[in-house]
Amino acid sequence: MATLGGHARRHKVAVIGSGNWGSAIAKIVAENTRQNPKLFEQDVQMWVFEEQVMIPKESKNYRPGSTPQKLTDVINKHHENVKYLAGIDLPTNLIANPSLEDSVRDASILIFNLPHQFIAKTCEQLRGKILPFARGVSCIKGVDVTRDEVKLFSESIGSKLGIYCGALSGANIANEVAAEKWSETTVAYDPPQVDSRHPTPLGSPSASSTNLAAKGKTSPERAGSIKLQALPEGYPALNHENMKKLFHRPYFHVRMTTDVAGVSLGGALKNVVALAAGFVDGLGWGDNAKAAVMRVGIQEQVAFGRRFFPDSFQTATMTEESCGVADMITSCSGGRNFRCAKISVQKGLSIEQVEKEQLNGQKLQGTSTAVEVNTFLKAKGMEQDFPLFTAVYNILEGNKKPEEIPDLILNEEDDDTKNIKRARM
Ligand SMILES: NC(=O)c1ccc[n+]([C@@H]2O[C@H](COP(=O)([O-])OP(=O)(O)OC[C@H]3O[C@@H](n4cnc5c(N)ncnc54)[C@H](O)[C@@H]3O)[C@@H](O)[C@H]2O)c1
Ligand SMILES: O=P(O)(O)OC[C@H](O)CO
Repeated sequence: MATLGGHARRHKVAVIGSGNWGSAIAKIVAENTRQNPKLFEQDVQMWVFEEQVMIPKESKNYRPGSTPQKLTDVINKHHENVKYLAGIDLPTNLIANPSLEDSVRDASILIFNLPHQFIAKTCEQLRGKILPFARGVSCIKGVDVTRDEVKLFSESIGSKLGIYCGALSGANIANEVAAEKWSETTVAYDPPQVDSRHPTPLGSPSASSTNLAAKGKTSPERAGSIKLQALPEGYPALNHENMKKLFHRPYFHVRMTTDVAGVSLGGALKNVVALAAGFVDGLGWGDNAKAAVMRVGIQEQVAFGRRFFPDSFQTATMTEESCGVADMITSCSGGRNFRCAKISVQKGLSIEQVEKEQLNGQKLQGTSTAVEVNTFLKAKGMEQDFPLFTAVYNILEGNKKPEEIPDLILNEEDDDTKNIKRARM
């Protein structure tokens, strides 16, 4: 068999989602598959939740008198996602596909990039339709809460589909990344070694497998019954070097890590904090107030990771990587959660109303994450241990006012003595 740079096969990549960030990441990935033809098939499929759109006047593809068209047709004809990433040229090897099943056919790398509320249903539809040895990367910023259990979306996707799934998150406002303004991101990828002494024949569903929990990658409860299948012979290894080649661009610098929990929680929880930053900014309280909210927010992120993901979460990820403090700063400066919370206070509107009026179909993630995190903390009897997360929830519910944030997060016990003790730990 002819080999491609020593490999009989190349990875086929599918992006599941085509919103603001979904389209920006799909652009990056398609640029990189083109640039690395020995590793990846050039064409990238992007699943689009189909809808009818009008090409807006601001688009260079606008024609007077045009009628509503399918979003997939517009993307494939004009190479622009006119609804969710208007004004950005998409690579011609990025193919918009309205069929979820067809978009993932034969894909060995699945990139999940949807608002988190749509993941469960999407995974249900994908079950049994993907390659059993596929690997995933979740770009989703949210956590998956069911009653008193909290999971990372990488874990939920992994256990629902029986695959390994890593995570990508960083200080990445999609429009800036898509415009190729420089930024950094963090990719967490740490699959257990799979026994390759019995390689899987290509096309055969029977594969050597290993158990994530047995390999110490996560606790048995979290791993569920995932049996990881080996990548069949012939495919390029999916190690950090090759994963980086899929995402790194001159304008999008990737740092690789193994801390999937840190990367995922940084992205999910900062959305709740960004709402609080928007509330205090909407009151006209200035940068010092925003910085105070961020300080407490980072503390609560770290406490959440240590308490609920003790086997894997690394505090340093929050302080040293783009997915931590850097994303907190960017999100509390210009993110959608921040902006909508600010407008809601300034105009006295509900945040849902602002989301509808301002975002043209894009979805806030902080509002539902605040409720989900609160559901979990309440079930654990731990609301008072996370006063900022709890305050945001209560403001959203109308139980408290943004003006009360300083008092709500003032912890009388958190005095200097306690801080000194913490520093010595
Ligand atoms: N936008 C950003 O700047 C940004 C940056 C980094 C990370 N993220 C994260 O990326 C994830 C995806 O966000 P996004 O910005 O791409 O989405 P978005 O906010 O643009 O949401 C719109 C998308 O949701 C889809 N959608 C609507 N109804 C649906 C349904 N019923 N089923 C499936 N899909 C449906 C739409 O088709 C569209 O693709 C989120 O978790 C977000 O927090 C966003
Ligand atoms: O616009 P937001 O608030 O969803 O945040 C966007 C990105 O997550 C910033 O990194």
